[in-house]
Amino acid sequence: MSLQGKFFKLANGNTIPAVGYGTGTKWYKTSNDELDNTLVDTLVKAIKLGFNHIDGAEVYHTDFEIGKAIEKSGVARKDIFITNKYWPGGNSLEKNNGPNPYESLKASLKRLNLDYVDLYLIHTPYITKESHGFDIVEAWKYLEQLQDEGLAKNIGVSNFAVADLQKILDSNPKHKPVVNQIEFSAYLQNQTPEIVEFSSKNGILIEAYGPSGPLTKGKGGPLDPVLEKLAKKYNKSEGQILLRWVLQRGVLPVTTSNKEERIKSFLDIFDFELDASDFKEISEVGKTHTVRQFFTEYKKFD
Ligand SMILES: NC(=O)C1=CN([C@@H]2O[C@H](COP(=O)(O)OP(=O)(O)OC[C@H]3O[C@@H](n4cnc5c(N)ncnc54)[C@H](OP(=O)(O)O)[C@@H]3O)[C@@H](O)[C@H]2O)C=CC1
Ligand SMILES: O=C1Nc2ccccc2C1=O
Repeated sequence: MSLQGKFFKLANGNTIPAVGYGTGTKWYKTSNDELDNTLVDTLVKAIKLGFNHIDGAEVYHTDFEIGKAIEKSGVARKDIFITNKYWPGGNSLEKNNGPNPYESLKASLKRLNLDYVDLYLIHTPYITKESHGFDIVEAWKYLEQLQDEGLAKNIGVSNFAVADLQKILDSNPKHKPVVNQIEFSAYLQNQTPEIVEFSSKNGILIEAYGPSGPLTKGKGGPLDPVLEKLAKKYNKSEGQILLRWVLQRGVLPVTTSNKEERIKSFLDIFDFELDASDFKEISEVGKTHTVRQFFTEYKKFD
């Protein structure tokens, strides 16, 4: 099933296709030197199957592949939603004395062979004046400039906690973040305390990476029998049940696969609805168990 017509509305009035295809995790590379032709071919296939939302990042080194795939797919630029992210560093502040977000996106756009991205995110909140030469609020101003110049249609953040978001919101920004991309699954319903509720209250759409966590790292947990039961009941796969649960939480799932059947199945989650008691069972059973795959330490730099 095509995702055409399946969108979330952002607080600024723009729309975003309701499921993203990720080029991190299993596709992640450490340099831009070699083209991953398998990724290009898989992306072309995914786009032709109906995926119209691709998640990239500077640190994935997949810009060339995404650009090539868009070109090869023959799909018009306006019909595909491309995300990219500025990489400040991971849980450590040792790294990155590199370009600022404005220069970083310009370099990514060259590699992507695009004039603009649809969404540009600050990948992590690990930014300080001492380590980067600019703080989180100043970093955000670079993103605002990118939006004002039309190089990013929408801007947002990733892996931000409440305190990180609050710094931007308190600065009386010209443009507020419209997305916070975080790890979110039935086994991780708040990456950091209160983040989902706070983001929603402030008009910030949560994007879920790692949405299939209960079937990957979390396999063997208390949701196993629940997912097996619901997959039978709705005649869907366990993975589709989990993605559907994410959607019904008002959260946008970003997933990935190198398998055509699985890619098709990701697009086939719009013709059914989990009923209230099944939705609640996943939420409640999921809450009894925590599985976190990324950024397992959260450091504060206040
Ligand atoms: N902002 C950030 O800091 C981060 C962003 N991301 C983004 O999110 C994207 C998706 O994240 P990811 O964690 O991969 O998403 P998912 O949790 O959806 O995991 C996808 C993986 O799960 C496997 N899988 C799916 N269903 C099953 C199943 N039933 N049984 C066994 N394995 C299964 C797939 O394997 P197979 O390929 O074999 O089908 C695939 O490799 C990334 O590519 C990246 O773009 C990710 C991490 C951090
Ligand atoms: O896809 C990703 N895989 C990662 C591993 C560590 C930190 C960030 C990420 C991603 O964004």
